[in-house]
Amino acid sequence: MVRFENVGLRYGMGAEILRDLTFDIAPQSFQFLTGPSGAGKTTLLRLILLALRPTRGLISLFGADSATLDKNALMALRRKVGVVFQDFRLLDHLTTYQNVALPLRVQGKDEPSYRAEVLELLDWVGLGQRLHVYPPVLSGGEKQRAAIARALIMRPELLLADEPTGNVDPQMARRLLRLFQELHKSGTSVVIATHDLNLMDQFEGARRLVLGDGRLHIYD
Ligand SMILES: Nc1ncnc2c1ncn2[C@@H]1O[C@H](COP(=O)(O)OP(=O)(O)OP(=O)(O)O)[C@@H](O)[C@H]1O
Repeated sequence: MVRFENVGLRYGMGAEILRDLTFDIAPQSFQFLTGPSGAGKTTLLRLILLALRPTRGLISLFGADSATLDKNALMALRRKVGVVFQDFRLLDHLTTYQNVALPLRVQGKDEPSYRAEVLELLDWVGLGQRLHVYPPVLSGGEKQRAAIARALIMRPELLLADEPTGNVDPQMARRLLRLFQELHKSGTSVVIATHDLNLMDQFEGARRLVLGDGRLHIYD
């Protein structure tokens, strides 16, 4: 699903942030991506999404070599990936409900065909009472949950989530982890970048990708 071979990344003329990364993300797998602040977790997620080009090495996404993809092919691949950004990236002029429904609307689907599904998902993430509120009025944790719902609504083949429980209390973090686990059981590969040791301990046996000093250590 994702393959990195000897990937290195530097920003501008700086030192290499990531060095010699070689790993796979298998279909229907679940992994945590962890490491100290500044280790390069967000950078690695951006590389997987092909939002950043590697300075060296090869990356393939769904079997396509990143170096040879044109813009249209890249857009088509990205549609199969759900992303929860650290800064949420909700649209402020759309309500919570409209933000979550947006990927479906963009696909040309009719509101009646997805309304129940969007409402159910928003209920699950605890936003059932916040449907008609605009993002500037939402708390950090509420924005985070809206961003998660938007990433999940398309049932992506691959989910990349950057600190998806960073702004919620432990109880909600457990609930969201259950949601990610259910998504995984239904066939999605999940990558969760997190510092949260408690969260990782709740899913013993999950693969851990640990970044440190520019290198990746994998614990299967
Ligand atoms: N656009 C950029 N230009 C230059 N340097 C950058 C850029 N983005 C990130 N960096 C640097 O790359 C390093 C890795 O950053 P990154 O955000 O990937 O780390 P992280 O592990 O996600 O950190 P955190 O856990 O604090 O979110 C940091 O030293 C950061 O300052």
